[in-house]
Amino acid sequence: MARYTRLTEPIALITLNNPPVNALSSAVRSGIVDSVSQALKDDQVKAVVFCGENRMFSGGADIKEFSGSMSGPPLVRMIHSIEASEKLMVAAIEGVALGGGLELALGCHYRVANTKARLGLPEVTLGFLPGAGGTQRLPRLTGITAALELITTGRQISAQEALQLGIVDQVTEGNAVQAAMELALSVIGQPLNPRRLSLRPPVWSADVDSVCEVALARVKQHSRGAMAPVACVQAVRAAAMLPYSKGMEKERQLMDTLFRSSQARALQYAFFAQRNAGKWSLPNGARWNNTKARDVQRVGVIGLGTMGRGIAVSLVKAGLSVVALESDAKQLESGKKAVTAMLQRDAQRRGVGSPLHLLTFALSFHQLKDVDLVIEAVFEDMNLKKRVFSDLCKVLRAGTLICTNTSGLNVDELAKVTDRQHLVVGMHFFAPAHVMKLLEVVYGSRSSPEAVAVAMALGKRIQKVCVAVGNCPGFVGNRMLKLYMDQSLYLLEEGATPEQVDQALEEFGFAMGIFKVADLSGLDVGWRVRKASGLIGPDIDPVNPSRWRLGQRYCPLPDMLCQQGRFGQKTGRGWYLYNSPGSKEAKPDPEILNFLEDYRLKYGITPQRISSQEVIERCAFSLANEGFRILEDGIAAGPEDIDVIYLFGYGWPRHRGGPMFYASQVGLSVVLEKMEHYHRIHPDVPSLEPSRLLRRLVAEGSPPIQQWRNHIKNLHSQL
Ligand SMILES: CCCCCCCC(=O)CC(=O)SCCNC(=O)CCNC(=O)[C@H](O)C(C)(C)COP(=O)(O)OP(=O)(O)OC[C@H]1O[C@@H](n2cnc3c(N)ncnc32)[C@H](O)[C@@H]1OP(=O)(O)O
Ligand SMILES: NC(=O)C1=CN([C@@H]2O[C@H](COP(=O)(O)OP(=O)(O)OC[C@H]3O[C@@H](n4cnc5c(N)ncnc54)[C@H](O)[C@@H]3O)[C@@H](O)[C@H]2O)C=CC1
Repeated sequence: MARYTRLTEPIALITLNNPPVNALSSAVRSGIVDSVSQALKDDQVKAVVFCGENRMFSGGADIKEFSGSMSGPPLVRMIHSIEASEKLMVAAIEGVALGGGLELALGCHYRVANTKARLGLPEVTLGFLPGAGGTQRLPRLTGITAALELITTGRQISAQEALQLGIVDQVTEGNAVQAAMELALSVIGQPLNPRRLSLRPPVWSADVDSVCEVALARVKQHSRGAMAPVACVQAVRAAAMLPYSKGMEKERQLMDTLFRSSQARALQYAFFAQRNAGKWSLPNGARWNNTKARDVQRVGVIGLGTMGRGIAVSLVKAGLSVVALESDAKQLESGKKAVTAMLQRDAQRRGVGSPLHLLTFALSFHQLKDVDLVIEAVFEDMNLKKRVFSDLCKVLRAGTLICTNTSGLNVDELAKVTDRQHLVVGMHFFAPAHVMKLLEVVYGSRSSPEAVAVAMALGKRIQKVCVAVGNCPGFVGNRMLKLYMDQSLYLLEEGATPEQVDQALEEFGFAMGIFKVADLSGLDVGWRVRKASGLIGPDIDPVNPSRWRLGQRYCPLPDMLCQQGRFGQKTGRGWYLYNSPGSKEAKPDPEILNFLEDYRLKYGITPQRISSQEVIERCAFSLANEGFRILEDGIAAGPEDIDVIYLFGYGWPRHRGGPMFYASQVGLSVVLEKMEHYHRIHPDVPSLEPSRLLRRLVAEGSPPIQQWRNHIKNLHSQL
């Protein structure tokens, strides 16, 4: 796991060998310790160069080991003895040096990096801090301000930036091992004490307190209840105030608190869930590793509205050529202006050439005849989409995929109007499509595994986090969102205010409460959908709208707001009040409070005091309960996929893992008990009834989330 090579020069090479990222597993650490001791014993060896197999230094500690009992040589001690060694130690960094990988390099006396290498301390994203001396050594190299920024954000930096910050001593365009050997030969014999970071005094300066205060305020604002960023500030502050050994004690204390915390478990779960989502599988057994995706070079985008614009930008940025089509010249012009401006701004920001040559704008379907794949993003109207799909079949080549960005319409029904049902899938992007990372790839009953593979590969190429999901109204994300929104509205009916619900959700960690999100997206969007689905029709009394529709409780509050022209931010009024149309700062609106009071009076509802706990339970547990139904229905392959969708598409706080992980942490029996309780109180809300799978998992002893897939398989086999 670490290879020792004695070179002809007085140098030994230690190669970390644990593909794919040379994580510092217990075996690798043992290998390093053995190799270092071999080098120290060999009198001919004057210097040691550390590198990684396959030109990849190290992705850090082996995260998989964190869930078990840790064995093997401790990283902290290992790095300390490397730094304390009487022989020269040099790190040759290629690929990445992250987390423990960078901490190992910081323990070396010199660091050389290839120009393409990336360095960083991303531990904060896993719920803890760089606990192998990173919080004490890095500030001693870069100063407090830069160290605070790097450690609290986990940002990865280029070799060039690392050179400017003093983290590496040399950057080479060539082979870093070669450069490290040359550097070693030039400095062998020079004193090592000045190179040992642990011997440097604390990096105190007069403004330390204010710098740390500013950093603390920033992380508290951004971290939404996450503990690790706050602890990172405290650890870095120790590097400014205390000698190294005392600073290390502080680092260890903070690490002990964080390491086994539920937040760290959630963040590590999210790390693997994100990677597992790419390993899709379909109910028919087709999988990511038994299905080939053919290459896509040219993509058609139909409709350059809110979504089409962002989709076109994402594709072009990834180097794909795009034919963007609109229904008339005016819309085309406005779409063209927007897409061009977005791409130019992005190119300017990144200091790269503008990729506009990859874009063609079109009004005729014939201009799509050579594309490999089409993404349709016209209005959410089944008949219109069907017309577009059948028109497309007249011009597209036989093998071209047709994808729809529908938010929840039936993909099978759309496929039926085409001559290629096997090549139709949903590619459900999230707004704004060039920013949001999530992509739901929706397979219909006739979609071929190849079509899914192509859509997943294309999504990955444009840097989306892709999740394959089955076809049902709203797919996974929006199907669950509906119940979450319903609960929030019922809470308003029962006595809560929008601010109160939003505050509880934001304290839980959501980036934005659900009513603020609704104002941002536009309340008219859902209103149109409800009209189209028959929930609102001419038979509904607009003054005293019924609270009972299609056989269950219905909340007409959002419809009543829309009737008043309150569409959210765009009209300056929605659930909140805004200074002007389009302004973003949401202020509580006394009119809404009066409106809610009148509403409750009109319907004879006695307002209740709603606690934050009830808000969270009804919203979060409803999400999870519907997630269980989605798993029962085979719409998502596993709980991790659902969690990834909520993390990347709906602002679920990452340090809570996702709604399914949250349910597993709270305890499935607690979730079941609460759902039973709320369903007893609200028997007119069928979605509050605990799902079959939840009951079954509780009956089977609430197995850990990693085992749910097996239980679901058993359930399916018995159906
Ligand atoms: C009291 C106890 C004291 C303990 C002290 C601990 C102190 C520490 O300082 C702790 C640490 O180092 S924590 C680890 C910090 N490192 C990271 O967060 C890097 C995580 N990895 C990445 O960013 C990307 O994988 C990377 C950029 C590296 C590569 O990205 P790619 O997109 O090329 O590839 P991925 O698909 O992400 O990954 C490929 C496969 O490798 C697995 N993997 C990645 N990093 C790992 C890691 N650090 N440990 C274990 N497995 C890891 C990844 O899951 C994927 O696996 P497969 O899906 O099975 O192929
Ligand atoms: N807006 C959102 O937040 C999200 C929307 N979606 C879905 O994306 C699709 C598009 O939504 P938006 O972009 O918001 O709508 P939009 O109203 O902003 O844009 C639709 C565009 O399609 C164009 N169009 C209509 N008929 C056309 C035709 N026959 N040929 C070419 N272009 C045509 C329109 O001129 C308009 O520019 C819908 O299916 C929607 O449900 C999906 C995820 C999020």
